[in-house]
Amino acid sequence: MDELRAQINECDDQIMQALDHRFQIVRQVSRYKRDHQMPVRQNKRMEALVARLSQQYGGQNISAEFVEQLYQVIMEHAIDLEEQTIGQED
Ligand SMILES: O=C(O)C(=O)C[C@]1(C(=O)O)C=C[C@@H](O)C=C1
Repeated sequence: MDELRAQINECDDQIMQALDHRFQIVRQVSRYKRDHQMPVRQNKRMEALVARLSQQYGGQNISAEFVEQLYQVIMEHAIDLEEQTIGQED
């Protein structure tokens, strides 16, 4: 049991490190959007991203609904960060 939980901790560390890295990139995206007068929210991109991930990772453990819910949370946080980043630098 301890070994299995250690493996779960390792997965969680990887998830959080990947998210932290993703949000650092999102901050760079927000600067690009500010400089090119692009809207923060890009609905088509968000739909395409969820479709790609559902297609690629959907299966026994991960449903399309799960991908949608998870990325709803991740992308709303990304949008908040972009708005904050743009707001701070204006
Ligand atoms: O691709 C972008 O334009 C982003 O800003 C990144 C991101 C995302 O988190 O993937 C965030 C907000 C947009 O609505 C679309 C996608």
